[in-house]
Amino acid sequence: MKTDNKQKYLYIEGCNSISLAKKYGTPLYILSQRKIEERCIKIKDVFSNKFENTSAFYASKAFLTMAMCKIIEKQGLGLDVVSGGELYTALKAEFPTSNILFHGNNKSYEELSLAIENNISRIIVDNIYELKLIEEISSELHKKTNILFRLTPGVTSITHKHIDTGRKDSKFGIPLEIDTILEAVKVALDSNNINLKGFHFHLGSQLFDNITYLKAIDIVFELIKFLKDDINFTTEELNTGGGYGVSYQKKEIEKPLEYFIESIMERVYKNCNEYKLIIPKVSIEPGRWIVAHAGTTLYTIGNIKEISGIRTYAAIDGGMTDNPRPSLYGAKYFGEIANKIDQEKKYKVTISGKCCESGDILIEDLDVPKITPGDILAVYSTGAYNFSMASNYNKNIRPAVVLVKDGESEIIVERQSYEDLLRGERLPKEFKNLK
Ligand SMILES: Cc1ncc(COP(=O)(O)O)c(C=O)c1O
Ligand SMILES: N[C@@H](CCCC[NH3+])C(=O)O
Repeated sequence: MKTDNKQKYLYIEGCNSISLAKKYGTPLYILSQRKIEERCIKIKDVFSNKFENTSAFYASKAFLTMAMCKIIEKQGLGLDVVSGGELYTALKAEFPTSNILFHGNNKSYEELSLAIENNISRIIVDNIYELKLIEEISSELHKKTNILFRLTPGVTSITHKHIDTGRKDSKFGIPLEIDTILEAVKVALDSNNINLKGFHFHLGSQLFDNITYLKAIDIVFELIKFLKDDINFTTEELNTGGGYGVSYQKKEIEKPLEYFIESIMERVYKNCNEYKLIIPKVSIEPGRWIVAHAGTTLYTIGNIKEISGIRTYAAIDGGMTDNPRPSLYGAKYFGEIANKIDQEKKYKVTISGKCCESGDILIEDLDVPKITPGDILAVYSTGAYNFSMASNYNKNIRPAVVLVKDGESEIIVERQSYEDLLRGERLPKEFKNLK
């Protein structure tokens, strides 16, 4: 971010944020293409181009549009999708299906059929029920489907409880119990329509410590070794999930990507060496780390309410509908007044959303200059899990998404209209003729 000559306005990728707010309206999601590309390049430098037989996927649940598919494809990363809708978006964007992974803990028959018909690269199988569906569909379609099993390694990470997924008590994955896994592996190996390539784990999201990754790798390698010795099964692939944390506030310190990657790769090599196993192809699938910092959301400040001796609320024209993370996970964001970037921050305000919920608070105690209604608030690092988790609660419309690059801006998702809100609604017969 830089400011203009007068140091008055916030600029994002050479675009004046106030002009963007005027042109496209607020709330407005702004996405920097350059920042996404930089992160992809870093992944290639640190991981996929550095280590042999590796591949990186973008976890599209963090932010997915057809434009994003194109950006990711151009960078040569694969895509991880988690629903029929995400897969459909990727297919519509003509993302190469040979580079798509399909996740999910309860994929439907229709979703699996769409994936198998389109020859997507790997299905990450969450449970034996799903395995049987895949077998049935693959056999009907005369396909041989490549799969990995998602394992729950039983390690607990330091993060919000709702996004800690590797612990034993998790709705995701096959528990690391040898009988259950052996059964799953045998069903897969006995099938003519399934090709079991290996295993996957994902420990959680917004992680800042590599310890759980290392523990999980050791645990999974015990299994890999057991399967080699017991049934001579060779694990060709190991997907270690995503989860690398980002700092939402200036004072937090983000761990460099190398911190995770180097230790993950070292630990894989160490296990292979000790157990005399061939080194499997290692994959990663970060979402947040790629796109969070590429996003900024602009809001217009409306009512300012001072409660003497308690606090001042500044209400914005969005809130938990475009960014549910503070109310869901207590996430903390940082923001600035985009039209007063040069002014001294002498005041504290609490940024409140416009939803009918007391919990709809975006930022508590933000330092700001003197603010007035009409000021534009920029909230940073909103690229991940904001647009993708947006809702129409209170029949608020979803903001537009604008892509910025080299001083140019372009709409990639239109702002919803009130008409969009009613799309699909029908009046029952009884009321059809009412005016
Ligand atoms: C299976 C899987 N892979 C990858 C991710 C991406 O996580 P993150 O955005 O934290 O990198 C998630 C979400 O937590 C996930 O569930
Ligand atoms: N939605 C979560 C991340 C979930 C990741 C998917 N397992 C967040 O905003 O932090």
